Formats: sequence, C-alpha cells, structure tokens
Amino acid sequence: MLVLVINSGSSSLKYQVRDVDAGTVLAEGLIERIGMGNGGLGDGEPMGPRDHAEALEQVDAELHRVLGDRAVDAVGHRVVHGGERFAEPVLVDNEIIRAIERLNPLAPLHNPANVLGLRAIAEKWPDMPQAAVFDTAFHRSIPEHAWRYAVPDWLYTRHGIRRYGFHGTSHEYVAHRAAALLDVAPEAFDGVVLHLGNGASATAVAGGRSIDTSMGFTPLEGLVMGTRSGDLDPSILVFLARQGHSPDEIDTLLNRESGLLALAGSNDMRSVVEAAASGDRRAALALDVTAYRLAKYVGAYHVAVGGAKAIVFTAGIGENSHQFRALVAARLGALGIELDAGLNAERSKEPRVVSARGSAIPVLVVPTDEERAIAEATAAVVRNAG
Ligand SMILES: Nc1ncnc2c1ncn2[C@@H]1O[C@H](COP(=O)(O)OP(=O)(O)O)[C@@H](O)[C@H]1O
Ligand SMILES: CC(=O)OP(=O)(O)O
Ligand SMILES: [Mg+2]
Repeated sequence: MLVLVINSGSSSLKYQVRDVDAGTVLAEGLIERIGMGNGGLGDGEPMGPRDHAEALEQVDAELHRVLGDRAVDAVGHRVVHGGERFAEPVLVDNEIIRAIERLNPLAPLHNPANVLGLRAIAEKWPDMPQAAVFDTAFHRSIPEHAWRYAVPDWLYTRHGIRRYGFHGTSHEYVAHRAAALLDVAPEAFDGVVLHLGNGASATAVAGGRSIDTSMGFTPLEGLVMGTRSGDLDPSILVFLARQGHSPDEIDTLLNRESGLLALAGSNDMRSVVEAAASGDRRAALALDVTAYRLAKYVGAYHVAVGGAKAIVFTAGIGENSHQFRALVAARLGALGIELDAGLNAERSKEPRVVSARGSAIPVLVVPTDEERAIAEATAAVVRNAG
C-alpha cells in the first residue's frame, strides 16, 4: 500500500510517500513559507504557495513526476491534539475533521494547520481514505494522578484543562525500538524516552505504556525547548498581564521567543554548542539550564516508572548532539549512569547503546521515524475499514 504522510505546520508542509509493505520511501519533501507571499525575501526568491491547497498542488505535481501512473492509496496525517476523544488513529470524515477543529485552541501552533491539511486533501481527492494519527494518543494511558492539575474542577469539566502530552507517535515508536534493542518485549519495557527536537518532551514508559510526560495542556509545559520556555511559575503570566501585555503577546513570548533562542540567541543546537565551545558564556549557560532541567525530569521519571531499565535519546538533538547527551549524562551520576565517550561520539543512523559497560542504566540513541509510524498506522486503519 502506498501512503502519503503529511505533517502540516502553520507555514510548512512536510510529506513522504511510503510503500508500507516494502518499507521504502518513494518521495519526500518540505514546502515552506505557505501563505507568506515572498515573505520579505529578495525579488529573485521564489514565492511560497498561497495556502495549504496550493501547497498540495505542488505535492501532487511532484508525485506525478516520481510515481507516474501509480496513485497513492491513502493519506495519513500527523494531528498534534486529539483531546480526550482520540486514543487511536482514526479514519477521517467530516465529523472527525470538525472534532479536530474544536481542539484548535488547545494547540494553536499546530492543530489549525493539521485541519487545513485534512480539508485540502478531502477537497482535492474526495474519495481518498485519510487517517489522523494523534500526538496525544499514546499518552491516553497516563493515570489521573499524573494528568490532573491541582486546580478547581470546572477548569477541567468546562474547558478540558488537564495534561495531555504530545510527541506520542515518536515516544511509542522509539520505546518499541528500544525494547527490541534490549531484547525485551514491548509490554515489558520500563524506561525514560527523551524526544529532543525543536519541541522537546520526556516520557515515563512503564510496561510499554506512557504513564507520565513532560508536556501538558499544550506543548509548552516541561523542558526548555528551541523557542519555548517549558515550566515556569504561572504567576509570571499574571504579572505580565498586569503590566499590560496582551494574551497574544504573552503567547508569542513563551512559545516563540523563549527557550534556547532567548538564552543563547539561537534555537539551533548546533550553533549553541559551537558558540559555547568557543567561549560564549550565554551559550554555555543556555546549555546548562537546558541539560539541568532535563536531568531533573529523568530523575523524576526514573522514580515514576519504578526504576528505568533504559534512558533513550531521540529526535534532532537527541540523535545528533553527542555534546548535549554528555552534558545531561554528567548530571545523572547519582543514578549510576555513565556514557562511553567513544560510543557516544560515533555517528550512526542505527539504534545503539552509548553508555559504558559499567553504567547502572543503559543509555540508548534510537532514531525516531514519525513518518514511518504514521504510514503504518494509516495502512492498518484503512485495511481494518476495508
Ligand atoms: N548534527 C546535529 N547536531 C546537533 N544538533 C542537531 C544536529 N542536527 C539537528 N540538530 C538539532 O535538532 C533540532 C531540530 O530537531 P528536529 O527533530 O528536526 O525538530 P522538529 O522536527 O521539531 O523541527 C535543532 O535544535 C537542531 O539544531
Ligand atoms: C507537539 C510539538 O511540540 O511538536 P513539534 O516538536 O513538531 O513542534
Ligand atoms: Mg519533530
């Protein structure tokens, strides 16, 4: 089965065509600057597409070029927020799209774009089966003591204010691969998975299920990220509001202008590591804050899972930055964790162990593949329905 996987961002659209049975990638691409005109670029620069529908025209043209007469059989979408309703990938119809749209306020950076992607395909190919694969789904197993905020009930009953968790497709896929590497059944895997990309989250996995995760009501809670603050005292928001900052300003401040970008002047981990190595004190502090905060979560989740059997790094930073992994591991000595400097520095696309033989808990690097997981889930949903 040929599946087109779509990961729509607000101004970008990432896609892949996968042959699920053969396990191959036939086409992939990234379309940027959607809806931004030529976005202040010079005259010679190409214009971005007007909207997601126009972006999809570009994808379609590329598919014709690569696939010829072969057509895709289904489309799978990454949908960031599935609320309390969606615990599994689902086949999409108009009612499902409306249900996802109602969740837009809970993930304003992500869900509106996901809805645009779903609608654009439904209009272009009305008979195409589409599946939605939710970032929140894997975290539906989190027990209430972990998802409740200690606030009055009406916040939950009236507004759905609770912890949901995100990056679930990645955490689940990576936990499975880590279990295989350790030679344990997926249902027997206890560990802490660290998805460190532009957005970053840690998940406590016990018996193969998510029992806690660092992101909450929205993808802002938890770790220090590329441009997001992660945890802070909520009184800061009240203080800023009283100073006259609008909700939109505060939202932008914490979601787009904070994190590594605020501390170091860049949200690209490569530049921050390079700057710190050449003596930039702000960059070094940014790394310390980010690694320290992450190490605290690892300690907490080691306790939550009743003794982690593995600490697993994944996503752009987790897979590629041996320097950042070393900074985090250096703060985990109390857990008896020790990296093997040689293994940690090796470059590889394979799942691997990077801890020393004597480490009390193995440290793994497992490349994530959200597109593969979405393609496989989509194929399963479509086959079940057929
Ligand atoms: N070789 C590398 N060394 C260090 N950091 C890297 C490397 N490659 C990518 N990254 C970092 O990974 C992050 C982006 O991760 P990614 O998983 O691609 O994010 P997203 O999917 O959220 O856009 C950036 O901070 C980037 O600097
Ligand atoms: C949910 C989330 O933070 O996603 P991303 O890392 O793609 O921004
Ligand atoms: Mg990502």
